[in-house]
Amino acid sequence: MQQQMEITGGTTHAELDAWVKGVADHTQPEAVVWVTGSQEESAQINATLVEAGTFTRLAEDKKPDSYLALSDPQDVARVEGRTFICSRREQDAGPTNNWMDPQEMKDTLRPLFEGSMRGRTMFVIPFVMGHLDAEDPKFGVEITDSPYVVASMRIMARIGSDVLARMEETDAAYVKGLHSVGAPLADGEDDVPWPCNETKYIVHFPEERAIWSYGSGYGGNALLGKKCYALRIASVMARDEGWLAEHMLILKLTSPDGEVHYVAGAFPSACGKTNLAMIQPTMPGWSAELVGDDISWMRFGQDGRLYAVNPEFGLFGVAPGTGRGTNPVAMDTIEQGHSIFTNVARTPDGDVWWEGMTKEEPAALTDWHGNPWTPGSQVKAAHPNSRFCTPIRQVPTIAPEYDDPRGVPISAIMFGGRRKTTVPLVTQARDWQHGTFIASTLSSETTAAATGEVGVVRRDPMAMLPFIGYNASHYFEHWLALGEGADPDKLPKIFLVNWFRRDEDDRFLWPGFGENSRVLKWMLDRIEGRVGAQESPIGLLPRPEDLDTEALDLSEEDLAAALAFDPQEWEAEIPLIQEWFDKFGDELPAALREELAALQERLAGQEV
Ligand SMILES: Nc1nc2c(ncn2[C@@H]2O[C@H](COP(=O)(O)OP(=O)(O)OP(=O)(O)O)[C@@H](O)[C@H]2O)c(=O)[nH]1
Ligand SMILES: O=C([O-])CC(=O)C(=O)O
Ligand SMILES: [Mn+2]
Repeated sequence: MQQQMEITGGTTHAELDAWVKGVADHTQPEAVVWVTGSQEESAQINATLVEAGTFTRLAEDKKPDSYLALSDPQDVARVEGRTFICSRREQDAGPTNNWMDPQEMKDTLRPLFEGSMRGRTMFVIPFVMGHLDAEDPKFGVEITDSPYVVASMRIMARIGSDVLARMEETDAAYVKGLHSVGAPLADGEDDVPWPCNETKYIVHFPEERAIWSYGSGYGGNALLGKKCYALRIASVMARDEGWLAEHMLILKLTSPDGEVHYVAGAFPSACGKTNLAMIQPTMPGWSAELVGDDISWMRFGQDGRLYAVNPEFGLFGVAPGTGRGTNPVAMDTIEQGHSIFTNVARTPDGDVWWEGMTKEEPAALTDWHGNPWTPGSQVKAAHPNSRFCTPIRQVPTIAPEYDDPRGVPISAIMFGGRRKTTVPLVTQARDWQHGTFIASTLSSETTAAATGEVGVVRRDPMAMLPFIGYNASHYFEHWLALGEGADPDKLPKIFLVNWFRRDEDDRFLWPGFGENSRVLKWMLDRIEGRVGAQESPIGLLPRPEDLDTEALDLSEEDLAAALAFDPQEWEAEIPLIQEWFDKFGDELPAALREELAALQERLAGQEV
């Protein structure tokens, strides 16, 4: 039955060659294509996707060289319940991850992958996360039967022949990413625009540095360089090699005097990383440039400072809420085209639209289900987790350093989440250990970026809950140990922020977006010792007069309420933190329990 497989390309990397052949034997694709990354290849893949109905080409005068993809309505976000860390020992996955014995998992998955690529082309994508000229380049190869994944990976990572050539020269080790949408085609069977499978598995084998992803074609489930490699697998590499792989944006800030600082910021999915990375400061003379919007790999340099690189090459940003009023830089970025839009609405003239792009809703659209939509419609035109996928070089505010393999020295690290109450606009940690405590208890309301209920407060340590590839207790230990081994004067200062606090009427107290630059300025002034702060049980807080509020359109009451520390709200928070820490039992680092006890004591001391 099986015809001769057509193979385009190949490799002299013997071990890679053997792996690819083994996968092809098992998954039985019609053809194998080694992805080169060339323009012609890209044009061909896009044409295939248009023909298959996965892509609709947008109007050239609106979004040049750009496409709309509408996914299966069941395949719209990361699936945390189906995501596994299959370390050899269960204890090494820890209490925050789903675990299964690696052998058992492979026995479960092998039958699913058997013949899973029938009737499809298997693509082999060589890629590198970070720079090809890094001291220790981090290679990967993704095998996938999804041309949508190939088109997206081409934007999101440095891929193709140059990478493969370097891997061959050095016989490089690499992360093995295997992905199938799990929708084999029988002879003559028609394909659907978005093939996927109801059964989904997003599986990581950390010791083997391998990822097996089955059944989903969507974003973080399928573009394996991103969350699966650059966070889950890389966090394990980082633990072993003494660095950090974090869910953080990287931003360059220049003051009116020309003083430059780089800051990093961890916020859970759909909580403001991309927006902050593209911030347009509202204070005159300040400028901000983007280095990274989602992932930061950080290691100490020769000079004792912590250096960050953005391992990605593109942006996979949340579409809804992105508009000229909130994020003009993102709008200027996508306007240039060369982008893929997934699950947004289409305008009659071949452009895209989503909630929050414009104040006025267009009179008529095709919604993300492909149905006609009008402003009276009861459903959203775009899915809340719809995304734009765009080359990073198109960002008008890109800092040239984004492409420097050495990275940038970090002055401050922010942690933030979505909290309607309790968490003030900004708090400075006393030191690295206190900052690690704050980060380890970070909390946020859930969003549409993962399937499940939205708006529920959960602990999301370092904004890494779904992405720590090993035992979270050990991860906290790693954070503490890196701080202990460093020169305290050179360590980044740590801050907790919350742009999302609300009043009784559910209105945001703080205007956010560009105005967040005022908070950034306070942080830098703290670092440079130029501004005061008041002690509080939870950390150092600005007084209203410490913030630069020149020309800020905000009432004194709202500003005070945004900045306020409320002892009662924090009393209510303590049992939640305790419950969270209890999850880890004896494995929780003692330093974090001590920090909690100290916080309780300080809170108790407040009471009269
Ligand atoms: N109120 C308010 N909303 C914000 C602010 N910053 C971002 N948002 C909204 O939060 C949502 C998510 O923002 P993003 O910047 O895309 O979040 P992200 O952290 O990059 O999300 P992922 O890409 O999923 O990791 C968007 O709808 C934004 O409009 C802010 O300062 N204030
Ligand atoms: O991974 C994804 O699908 C999208 C993303 O960036 C996130 O959820 O944080
Ligand atoms: Mn983002």
